[in-house]
Amino acid sequence: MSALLTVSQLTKSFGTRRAVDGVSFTVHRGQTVGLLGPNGAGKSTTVAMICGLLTPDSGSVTLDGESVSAGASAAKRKIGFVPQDLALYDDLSALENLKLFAALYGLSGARARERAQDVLALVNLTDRAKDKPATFSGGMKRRLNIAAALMHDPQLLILDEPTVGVDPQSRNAIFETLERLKGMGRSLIYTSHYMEEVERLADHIVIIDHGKVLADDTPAGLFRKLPAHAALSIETDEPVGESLMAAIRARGGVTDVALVGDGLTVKLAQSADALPLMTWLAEQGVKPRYFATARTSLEDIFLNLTGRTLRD
Ligand SMILES: Nc1ncnc2c1ncn2[C@@H]1O[C@H](COP(=O)(O)OP(=O)(O)OP(=O)(O)O)[C@@H](O)[C@H]1O
Repeated sequence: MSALLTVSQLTKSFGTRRAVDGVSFTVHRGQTVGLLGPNGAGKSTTVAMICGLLTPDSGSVTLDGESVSAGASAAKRKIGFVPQDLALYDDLSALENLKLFAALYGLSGARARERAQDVLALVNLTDRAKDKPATFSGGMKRRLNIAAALMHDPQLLILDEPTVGVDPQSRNAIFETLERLKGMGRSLIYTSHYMEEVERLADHIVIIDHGKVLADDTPAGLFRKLPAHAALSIETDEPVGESLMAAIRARGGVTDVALVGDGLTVKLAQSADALPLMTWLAEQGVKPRYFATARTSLEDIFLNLTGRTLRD
């Protein structure tokens, strides 16, 4: 895969606050990069600089080998940006809104109409083309916003927290649109503070906090860095004694064990260790009332990297 976007040592301060502090990462062609971090981490400031909407104090952004600067640049036209705040005109129909965006990029007439039909189909809003966004749900408005950002057929689509404030069904519809775009070979940057969203979409994850990159890896690579990959929770009728706890701790593949509520949680190096452990526990006379395994989440990864939870 060749590099489409190269972000190098971006820095931006607001007064004395350094919002972005030396951020570097690369987006390859066809890749979806998840920019993950808690509120205030510097994600919006970073993507605003990538789009050329904000001038960095230092550092550079190049797309297809060309610099993306705050002024007009050819590289900027290759980017579609879906901001956090909706940018739609309530008095115009969905189709008219799209034509307006087309005009901003010099598209008009039959070409603009054709393109509008294509993007409306992509976001599943074809049957609502003549309706005004005022009659749309929050999720539909966001999908129209995505359609608007796609009117000029950009190579890279950047979405800043596109699911904030939408219900789970609409969230799914947004994901289906983005998965379709991925299938078409488009490159995406997706910012979020929801690890499960980034995990579902991204080929590569950049974790950012306090304006700095904490990790830049594939989802599998991030999971590999963790001491445990899975957790087994077991509820028991009889309390688990100290000697049994010590025996569990001594077993291969167990990285941690703790008494929790009416049972215990065992952290395992691999999910495959769960079944032999359950069999062995049964042989020791442990009768589980309930048990469940959970995969390590990005929440755990963030905790492991920073010692803090994602949303504190
Ligand atoms: N225009 C501005 N003026 C002053 N401070 C700003 C400005 N924009 C952002 N900041 C500050 O910069 C830091 C990073 O903000 P940014 O919006 O980039 O974070 P974020 O990760 O996108 O968070 P969120 O998800 O809440 O938008 C925050 O401390 C924020 O208060």
